[in-house]
Amino acid sequence: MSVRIYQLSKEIGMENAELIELLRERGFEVKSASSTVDNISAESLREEFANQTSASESDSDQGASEPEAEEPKAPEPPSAPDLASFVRSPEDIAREKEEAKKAAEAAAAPKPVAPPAPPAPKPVAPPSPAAPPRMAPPSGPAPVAPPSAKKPAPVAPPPAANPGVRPAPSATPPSPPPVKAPVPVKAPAPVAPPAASAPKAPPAPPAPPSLGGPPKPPTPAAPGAVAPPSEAKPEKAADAGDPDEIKQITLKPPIVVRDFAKEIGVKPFKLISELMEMGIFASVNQSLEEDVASTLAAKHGFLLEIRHRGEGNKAKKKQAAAPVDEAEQLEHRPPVVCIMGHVDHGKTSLLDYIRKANVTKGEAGGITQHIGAYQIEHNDHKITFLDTPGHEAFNSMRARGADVTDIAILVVAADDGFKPQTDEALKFIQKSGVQPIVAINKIDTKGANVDKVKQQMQERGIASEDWGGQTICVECSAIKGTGVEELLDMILLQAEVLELQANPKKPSTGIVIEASVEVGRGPTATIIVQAGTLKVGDALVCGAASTKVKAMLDENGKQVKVAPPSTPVRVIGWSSTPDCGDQYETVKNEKVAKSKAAENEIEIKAELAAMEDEATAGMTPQEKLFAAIAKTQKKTLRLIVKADAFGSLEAICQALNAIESEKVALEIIGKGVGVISKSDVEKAAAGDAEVIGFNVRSDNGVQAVAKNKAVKISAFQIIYELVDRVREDMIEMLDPEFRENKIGAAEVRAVFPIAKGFVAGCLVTEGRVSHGANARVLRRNKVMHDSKVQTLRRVKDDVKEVRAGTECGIQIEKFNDYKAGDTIEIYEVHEVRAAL
Ligand SMILES: Nc1nc2c(ncn2[C@@H]2O[C@H](COP(=O)(O)OP(=O)(O)OP(=O)(O)O)[C@@H](O)[C@H]2O)c(=O)[nH]1
Repeated sequence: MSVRIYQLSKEIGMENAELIELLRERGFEVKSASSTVDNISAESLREEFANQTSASESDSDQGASEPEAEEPKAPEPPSAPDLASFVRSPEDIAREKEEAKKAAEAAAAPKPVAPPAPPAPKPVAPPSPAAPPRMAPPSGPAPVAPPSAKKPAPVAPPPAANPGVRPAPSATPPSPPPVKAPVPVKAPAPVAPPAASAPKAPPAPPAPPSLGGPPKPPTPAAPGAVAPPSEAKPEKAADAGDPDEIKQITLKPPIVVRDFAKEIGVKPFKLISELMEMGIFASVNQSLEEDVASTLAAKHGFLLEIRHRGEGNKAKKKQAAAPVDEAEQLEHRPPVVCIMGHVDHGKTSLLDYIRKANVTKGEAGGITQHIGAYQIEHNDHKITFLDTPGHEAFNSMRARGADVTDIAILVVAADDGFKPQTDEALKFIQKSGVQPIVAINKIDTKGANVDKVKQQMQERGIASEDWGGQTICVECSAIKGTGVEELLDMILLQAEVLELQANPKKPSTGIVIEASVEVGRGPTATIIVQAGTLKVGDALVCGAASTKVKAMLDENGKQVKVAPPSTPVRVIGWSSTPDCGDQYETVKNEKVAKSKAAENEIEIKAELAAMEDEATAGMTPQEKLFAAIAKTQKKTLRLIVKADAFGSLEAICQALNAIESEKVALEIIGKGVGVISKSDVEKAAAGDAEVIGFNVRSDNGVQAVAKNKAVKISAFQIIYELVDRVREDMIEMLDPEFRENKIGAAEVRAVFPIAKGFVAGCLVTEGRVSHGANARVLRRNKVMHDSKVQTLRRVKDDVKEVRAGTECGIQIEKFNDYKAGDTIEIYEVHEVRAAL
C-alpha cells in the first residue's frame, strides 16, 4: 500500500512542494504531488510531524508563559527533526548555492584526485549527515539559521562538490516502495559537468527550489527520447567544454547534412558516421531534424539557433522588452490542457464527455460552437481544453515557440495499447517538456488489458505510479464516464504542482489558436489569453493583423466582456486573418494597433524579400528579371494532404516541398491527420486544389461530393508513389514543349530562274531532304528564311525524298532569294512532355 503525496501533505499540514522537496532530500524519487510513498515511510512522517507539531506547540506555550527564558543551551541533536530543519528559507538556499558554487570551483580548479576506489559504485557522499536512514532524526546539529529566517536551515545542505553526481541518498533509502526501481547510483565522476549525461542519466538530483517558486516537476525522459531542445541545447553546449568557447550558429530549415557539416566544421562523412552512432542513417543531401542538429551542434561546441520562416528578430526584441512580473502580481491561472493519442482511441469522446458533463457554471444550455478550445469547471476550478485532438496544432504552435499547453493527456485505448501515433504523440509531449498524464481509455471494452498498457508505459520509460514510476495514469471510459472525474482531479493536481500563474492586471498577450473568415463577421480568431486580461475595447495587434475588440465570444457563443489568463475567446473583426500560432499583444489604441500591424507587414515582406534575395543571390539583373517574370507566369498546383499519422504527414509534406520546379509552384493549402472528410473536399473545391490521402480512407459520401464538385482525390500507401504522382500532376499543368531534330542539309550550288521565281540547284550534304519538310535557309549561319520544302526535283521529276550525295532542285515556300553557298537545313519538330 502506498499514500499519495498530496494526501500526506494535507495530513501533516505541509505544502505539496515542501513535502516533495523534503522527500527528495531524503532520497525518495518523487516527481509530483500525485507520486506515492510507501505506507511505512508515510506513517513515519506522520509521527515525525506529530512530534514536531507538539514540540513546537509546547515551545510556544513555554514561550508565552515564560517570556524570559534561560540562555539557549549548546545545540543538541534533536530527538526528532522539526519542519524547520527540513524546509529551507530563501536565504539558506542562496547561501547553499554560494557554498555549492565555491565548492564546485574548488573541485574544478586542480586536477581532481579520484576518490579511493570504493567497494561499490556510490556517489561521493558528503561527510555530513545528508539523509538519515529510515526517517531517523538527523544526527548532526542543524546549521545555524539566520535569525530572520522563518524556516530554519535544512538538515544538511549538500556540499555539491560534484554537481554531476546525485547527492548521497541514505545508503538504504527509507523503505523504498516494493516495486520501485532501485535508486540509480552513478559512479563517482569528480569533474563531470552539470547534466553531462542529460538524456540517459537517471532522474537528476533534486535542484534547490528557485526563489521565485517551487520547482517544475522534471520530465521523465523515455529511454532514447530526445530531450526538449530548449533544455538540451545549453546543457549540451556546456558539455562541449569551456562555455566561453561556445559559438552560436543560426540556420534556417531544412538543415541539410552537407551544409550543416560545413557550418560546424566537420567533414560530411564524419558527420554521417556520428549520425549512424545515433542510429540515424542519412545521406549528405538529406535534411536533419532540428533536435538532432541541435544535439550535434552542441557536441561540436556550437549553440544552434534555428530560425524558421517568418521568424524575425522582432519577436525576440519584443520578448526581451517584456517586463518581468513581480511575485505579488501573479495569480493562479487555469491549466491549458490538450489531448493526444492514436486514431480512434477516444480523444474526441473524452473531450465530449468532459465538455458535456462539466460545462462552465452558468453557461449550460448555450449553443456550443467549435472555437478550438473551451473551459470547464471542476471542483470550482477552471480547466481550459484545446478541443482539437491530435498533435498537429500542438506541434505547429511549438514550432513557432509559442506553446500554450501546460498539461498533455495521452489517451491510450485499453483494448489496443500503444500504437505508432501514440508513440509520436508521446515524443511530442516529451520534446515540449510537458508532463504527460496517461488516460487508459475504453476500460469498459471486452478486450481491455490495462496491465498490458502499463507494461508498454514501462517499456517507454514512463512507468505509471502504481508500477513504481512517476507518470500519473488514470483508467477511464469516455463512454461511461468512469474515471473521468479522477482524470480531472489529476489535471488540477498537476496544475497545482506546476503552480501556474499569470499577472491578470496588465495589458493582455496571448496566442492565436484558430483563425478563419466567417460570413458576415469577416476575419475572426480564437485566442488564448496567456497573461493580462483581455477586455472589450482593447486594441490588439497580431503580425500584420489588428483589431479593436468590439465583441468577444466564448465557446457557447455568449458575449464576454473580459477574458483573464488561460481563457479562450473568439475575437471578431480583425483587419485580416491572423496566423495560427502567432502571438498577439495589446497596444495603446486602435491607431497604434493599425500602425504597428502596418510596420509588421512591412517587416514580414522585407523578410520574405530577403529570403528571395538569398535565393537569387549571384544572379545577374537580367536573370533576376526573367526569374521574376517566370514567377508571375508560374502555375500552381494546390493540394490538401491527409495522412494517418503526423509523422507521415510531415514526411510527405517535406518530400512534396522538395520537388523543385521553376515552372510550377506547389502549395499545400491544407493538411491534417485523419480521414478525408467532406469539408476537405469543400475546401479543395474552394481553393481549386486536389486532395491527396496517405493511408487514409474517405468518409462516407465524400466521393460523391468530390465528383459533384470536380475535386480529384487520390489515395496512396507508398510515399514515393504519392510524390511521383504529384510530380506528374505538376508536369501535366505545363504546356507541351517542342524539340527540333535536324534530318538533313543541302548546299546551294547554283540558282536557276523558272517561270515563277527561282530554284536552288543543291547538293544534299547530309541526311535527307524531304518534300514538305521544315526547311530554313542559312547564309553565313544567319537564318534568311524559315518555312517548308515546296518543290523537290531530281533532274526534271518531282520526288519525295533525296538522300545525301545527290543533286536536286529545291524550292522553298515563299522564298526566292537563293545565293550560291547558302545552306538549306531540313528539320523535324517533335512535341515532348514538358519538364518541371
Ligand atoms: N466502449 C468504448 N468505446 C469508446 C470509448 N471511447 C471512445 N469509444 C469509441 O471509440 C470510437 C472512436 O472514438 P473517438 O472519440 O472518435 O476517437 P478519437 O481518438 O477521437 O478518433 P480520431 O478523431 O479519429 O482520432 C468511437 O466509436 C467511440 O464511441 C470508451 O471509453 N469505451
